[in-house]
Amino acid sequence: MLSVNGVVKSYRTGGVFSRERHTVLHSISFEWKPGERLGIIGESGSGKSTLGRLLIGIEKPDRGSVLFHGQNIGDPQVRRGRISAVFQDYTSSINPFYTVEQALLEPLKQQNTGRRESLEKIDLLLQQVGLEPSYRSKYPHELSGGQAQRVCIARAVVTEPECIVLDEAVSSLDGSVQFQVLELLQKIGDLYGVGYIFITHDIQAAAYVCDRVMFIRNGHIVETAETDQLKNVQSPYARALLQAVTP
Ligand SMILES: Nc1ncnc2c1ncn2[C@@H]1O[C@H](COP(=O)(O)OP(=O)(O)OP(=O)(O)O)[C@@H](O)[C@H]1O
Repeated sequence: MLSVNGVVKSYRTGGVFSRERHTVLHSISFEWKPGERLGIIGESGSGKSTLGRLLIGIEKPDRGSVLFHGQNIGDPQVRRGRISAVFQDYTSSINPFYTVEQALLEPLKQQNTGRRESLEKIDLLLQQVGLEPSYRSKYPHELSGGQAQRVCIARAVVTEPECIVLDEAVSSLDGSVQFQVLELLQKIGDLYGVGYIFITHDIQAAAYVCDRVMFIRNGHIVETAETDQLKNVQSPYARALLQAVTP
């Protein structure tokens, strides 16, 4: 269980000595339950990525808390191996000096998994994400966008976390590759029982992957709906986003 309780986040505006702050998230509260695939949808600048960084504990809220099974997600011990992330920019997400195998071994080393077990896991995982065994020795610059994002997904799942936070994970990919990666997420979710928090501006991608979606606007949650009830959303914002993609 991940619980977000009255989270407020602001950033300084103006120069280093400025006292002015811009509030990006206003008292955000919600819960994510294990196994759930929750979408967070919003337009550019709505605060989605900021929320994503708070959810994986790499930024701290000004007020409120993000708790993973009751413990502060900001503590690396609490999140290690249990929550992971996939970002939009797959090229800079993988260390350019690491082969695919090294990139996948790294999180396993942090968990003190033995080398033989790790290599067996990597073999299976590469197969599951649709990459030939020969990809083990490839460097990021030798991969296409779709292949690199498959490696990022494999790396996010290798420690068998409870939750993967995906921030615009398919947005930089071409149409058909986007769809393949969305299908892969479905498959990996089913195989590993891992839950997702899928952050995106793309309501169709969210509806494809998620059971429930939350609409965020100007740092406020405006509505939450089960995916199969999306056509019944009430708020003008959610309706407008939905109408933009339905004929
Ligand atoms: N580190 C930061 N310092 C200052 N301002 C920031 C920082 N991160 C985000 N912001 C500001 O917070 C607001 C929300 O940004 P955020 O990236 O969270 O939105 P978003 O919904 O993910 O948008 P996009 O999809 O365009 O990335 C923006 O006005 C942005 O300029």
